[in-house]
Amino acid sequence: MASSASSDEISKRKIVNGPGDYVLEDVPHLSDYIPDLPTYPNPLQDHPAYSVVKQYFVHVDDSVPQKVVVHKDGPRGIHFRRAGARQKVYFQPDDVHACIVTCGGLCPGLNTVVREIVCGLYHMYGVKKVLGIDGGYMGFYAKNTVCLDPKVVNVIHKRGGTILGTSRGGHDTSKIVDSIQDRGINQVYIIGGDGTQRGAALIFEEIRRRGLKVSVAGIPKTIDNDIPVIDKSFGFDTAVEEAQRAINAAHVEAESFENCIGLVKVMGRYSGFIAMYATLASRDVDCCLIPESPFYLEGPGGLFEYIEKRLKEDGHMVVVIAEGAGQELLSESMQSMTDASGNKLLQDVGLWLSQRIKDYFSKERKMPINLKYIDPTYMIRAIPSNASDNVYCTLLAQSAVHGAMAGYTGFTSGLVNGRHTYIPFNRIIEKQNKVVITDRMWARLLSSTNQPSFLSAKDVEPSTPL
Ligand SMILES: Nc1ncnc2c1ncn2[C@@H]1O[C@H](COP(=O)(O)OP(=O)(O)OP(=O)(O)O)[C@@H](O)[C@H]1O
Ligand SMILES: O=P(O)(O)OC[C@H]1O[C@](O)(CO)[C@@H](O)[C@@H]1O
Ligand SMILES: [Mg+2]
Repeated sequence: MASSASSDEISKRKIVNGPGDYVLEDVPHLSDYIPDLPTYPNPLQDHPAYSVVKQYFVHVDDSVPQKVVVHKDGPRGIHFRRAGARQKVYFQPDDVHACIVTCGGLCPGLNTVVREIVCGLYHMYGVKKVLGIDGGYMGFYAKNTVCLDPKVVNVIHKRGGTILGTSRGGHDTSKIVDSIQDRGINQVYIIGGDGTQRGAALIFEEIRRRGLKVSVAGIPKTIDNDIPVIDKSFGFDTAVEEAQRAINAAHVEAESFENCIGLVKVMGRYSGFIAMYATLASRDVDCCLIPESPFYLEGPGGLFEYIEKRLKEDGHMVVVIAEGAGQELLSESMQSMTDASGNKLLQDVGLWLSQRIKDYFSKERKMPINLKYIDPTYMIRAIPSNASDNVYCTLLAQSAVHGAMAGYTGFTSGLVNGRHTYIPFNRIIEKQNKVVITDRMWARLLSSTNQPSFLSAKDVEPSTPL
């Protein structure tokens, strides 16, 4: 395969073209900017568990296609480097000084990833120096660190949250890289969402500019599933499962009272995946509202009309709303306020909607209703990960360790079409993953709830009073 990347673009995009319009969006490697780096045989070749595996080491030319559905005569398209152990490593175990940091909001599975990075480094590669950075990015320069070993992390996967602590804001690239350099750290594992991966890309750039032999590996964390390219983020399944409990409760309440609406608010700042999947899984939901699909309340085709119809037909209904839905309908007082990381601060759309529904039915329709509002937002993300997420976290962590040991850097470890890959930071941070309301999945949801599609009021026939 001939590389078409020019050297000054190496940190931005490392594109390799091949026959049949094959494109590899490759990740940076320490040898891109440090010449004559020595390599060592991978210690896993003598490991009793792995040495018996046929073809345990990933071939250097293995890659994973971004799209698995292709037209017969179409191009082979974009590929990512396949994750996994390499025959040669660029670090000797005794020379490795790794650190792990967790940033952004909580997500089920954070502790599992931390555990498996530590155990992977120890048990697979014999690395003994692993540091936990306390409290997110700012912990690099403003807080203490903690020494991590398999004993310290042994049972942490059974706990929610992150034993390292986390934070928003406080990303100061040069202070962070100074701290990495001063401490002699040469592998940095950064677990976090889209904002965190943006910060990780800056750290990588600065490390490369300084010519340091330091691998920077990202592990994507987002309960909202808003990171692009990857199949789904760890903890997402756990979150959807937990959301079911709230939806079940809302349904039980709604069924038990006359004209009762169970309203559940779930997380999802810009992306409504939790709401959509929880709705699809539950089958008890009559209406799902997400940030990507604008809705309106009054008039034909509006939410109030639909609620009245459901109550008249069934005597109850369940509504699931993602926290970022309908924000444009709420007052503009907080529209420009942001958190420490620059994320838009949201108003409580669940409380607002509850009040609007109550007012409408009591004042305008003179129709007595019951409304039970359930807000399980933090309960959904503060729990430990379920069994399948635990396995997923383990593989993500091990992939990151293999990648860093093999000298790759500036990458995020991610699942693409069911295979583990190394994805360059630029692909992870260039946009957010969102529910596409013209895709099949949203159509499935609409057909399962029978809710209106909430095309804008002006697209609907001129209004006639209810
Ligand atoms: N554009 C950016 N450049 C550098 N650092 C950033 C950037 N955006 C966010 N960060 C840093 O990344 C960390 C986490 O960011 P943020 O609070 O947005 O959470 P996140 O990683 O997106 O996770 P989530 O949104 O899923 O909770 C913060 O310390 C923040 O300062
Ligand atoms: O209250 P915090 O910690 O800022 O977290 C809330 C945000 O975190 C997220 O779960 C993303 O991690 C968003 O859905 C939500 O808006
Ligand atoms: Mg984010």
